[in-house]
Amino acid sequence: MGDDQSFAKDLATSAGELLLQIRREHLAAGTAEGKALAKAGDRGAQTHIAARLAAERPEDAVLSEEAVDDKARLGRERVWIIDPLDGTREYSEDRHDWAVHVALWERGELTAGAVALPGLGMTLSTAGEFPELGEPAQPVRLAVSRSRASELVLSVAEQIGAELVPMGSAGYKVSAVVRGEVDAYVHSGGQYEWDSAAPVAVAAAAGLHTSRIDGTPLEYNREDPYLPDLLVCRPRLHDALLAAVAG
Ligand SMILES: Nc1ncnc2c1ncn2[C@@H]1O[C@H](COP(=O)(O)O)[C@@H](OP(=O)(O)O)[C@H]1O
Ligand SMILES: [Mg+2]
Repeated sequence: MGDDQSFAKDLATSAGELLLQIRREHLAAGTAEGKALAKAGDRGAQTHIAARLAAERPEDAVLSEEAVDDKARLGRERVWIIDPLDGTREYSEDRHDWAVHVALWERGELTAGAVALPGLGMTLSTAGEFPELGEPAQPVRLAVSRSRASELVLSVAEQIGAELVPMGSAGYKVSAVVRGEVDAYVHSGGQYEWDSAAPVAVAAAAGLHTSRIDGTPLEYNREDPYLPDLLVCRPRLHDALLAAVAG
């Protein structure tokens, strides 16, 4: 059956390949306008991931953005936390900044995670090897939402004199920190466990700081999966960023 980390990576990668295929088909057929492609992508990736989990991890519970939330997961020891298509908007606009998130939560901890970045032809995973990041850039490069950067995040950027780097998808932004394209990602104003579980598992494996924006730990598989804020950064930036949030 293979280990969970390899399975997570394979699952995210296969869903990403399917999403690329769905998009190619819609573009070729001229049906990519409006919400049709976004809907087809969300549904196609969800169906694919749910089927593979049911076949290959039948004992485990699942929390997915695109499925009914079965609260039986609260009494279970192993829960897969899934965002079949993070950055749906960017996917449907034929951009490359979107992702597939697959995480495994076991008894309070994230123990496996994979973030497929099909637009870049790569999948980051907790089993991976990560680049040495060196010193943060000067000014610090801060990933922010393309479409809804919060006032708080804009204020943090101003306080530390950061350069804003707008991009779509929470997973893509966390991955940009892991890949060294930016130095930090600060988010507030709303998000759910599936938006950050897999990216945070990967970022932690890469040695990055991950927390809520008040510095407290991120917790997963809670009754209400709303998890509105997130800080992922190179370790030496976390004092300055937490102070800017508090300020
Ligand atoms: N204020 C908010 N409330 C709820 N979800 C939010 C949010 N801001 C961002 N998100 C979610 O986080 C992901 C990344 O958003 P963004 O690209 O703006 O940074 C998106 O996931 P989905 O694409 O899976 O819906 C989006 O829905
Ligand atoms: Mg999402």
